[in-house]
Amino acid sequence: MSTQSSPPFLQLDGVRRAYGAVNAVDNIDLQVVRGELLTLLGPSGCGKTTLLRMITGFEGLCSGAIRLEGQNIHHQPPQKRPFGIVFQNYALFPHMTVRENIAFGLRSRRWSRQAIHQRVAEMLELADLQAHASKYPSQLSGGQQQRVALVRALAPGPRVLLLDEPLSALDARIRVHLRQQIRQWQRALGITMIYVTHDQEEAMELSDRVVVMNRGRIEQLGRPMDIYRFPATPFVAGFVGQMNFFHATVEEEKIHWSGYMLRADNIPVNNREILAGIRPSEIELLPPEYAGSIENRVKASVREVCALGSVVRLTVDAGNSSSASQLHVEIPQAQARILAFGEGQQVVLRLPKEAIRVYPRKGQA
Ligand SMILES: Nc1ncnc2c1ncn2[C@@H]1O[C@H](COP(=O)(O)OP(=O)(O)OP(=O)(O)O)[C@@H](O)[C@H]1O
Repeated sequence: MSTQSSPPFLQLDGVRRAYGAVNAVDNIDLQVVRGELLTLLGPSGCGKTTLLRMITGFEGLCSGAIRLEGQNIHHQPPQKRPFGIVFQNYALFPHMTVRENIAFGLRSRRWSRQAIHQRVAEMLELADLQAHASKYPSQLSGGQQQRVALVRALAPGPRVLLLDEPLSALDARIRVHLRQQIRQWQRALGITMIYVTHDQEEAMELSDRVVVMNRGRIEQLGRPMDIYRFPATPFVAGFVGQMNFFHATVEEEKIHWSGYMLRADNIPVNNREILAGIRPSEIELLPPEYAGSIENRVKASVREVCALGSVVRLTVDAGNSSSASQLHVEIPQAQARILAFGEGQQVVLRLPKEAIRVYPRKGQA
């Protein structure tokens, strides 16, 4: 991937698309860096497919501009844009073999016989499909068909590969395997990819950068770990990973919540009413016998224990027992086994100050 100082490769300036009263894509500015894998992530209806279709040319712009290396391309029809596209439903030609499917786009671009032969062989090898080259799509599994669709789109060497939920029709195990392969191919070929998904785990694993969208707008753009650790808004915090939210007030630069006074970074002094958040995995469980004084120590009692696989989620009542003071805490399976939690058990928690996120309460700046 190029560095941040690279000139804009693909640039979207104030692009907007409305359907009647619905602003599907609402004045979005975005710069895609050459060689990166950028994911558009968001809930159903947030506008990610519309945005992708505007880039491909299948959807027109109400206003704004799309530029590839400084050249306006938003007036060009889709077939003139140097992009490859992969959809959720493999869209292979059923009457053509795997080899013919991959060669199709090269023939229509008038590549020579020899060049086609060589490129198809490379693509078959890349996707480990040599043994299936003479089969028809109906003779392949879903995962194999999608691998064909991916290398068919890669074969002509598009400047950008656009992928719209390419794995959502596949079962979970194949999805995980194939997304790792997509990442490997993207790195090996150095190709720029824009990837649409509503699956936050997929976005976190695949991407150089993630664009979190909501209601046609960008809520946050950043590297996966930064988005996870420093979600810019409560929407992002709740959509990317789990978050405990609690309403609180700020007094003397401390968060007052459920009888506790907590320290946190970046407390807004002029905002008495806040929404605070902390991820379940960031809350520390101190040894039960722990009695020392420590910052942001909270006593709680266990209400529910739920094994989620590699982690165990505790629902605890902190402070008084109203639901407003309930927290989820996630701890590794091994720690949970040693401590052998039961309902009603008293625990001591630490809410690390650097892990507490603070947002203005709705309606306040
Ligand atoms: N052709 C259309 N006519 C009218 N409204 C549309 C059209 N296409 C999209 N919309 C609306 O625009 C908004 C954004 O839709 P879009 O398909 O881009 O969202 P999405 O984030 O890709 O959702 P999903 O993950 O469900 O596909 C939605 O409110 C949708 O109903």
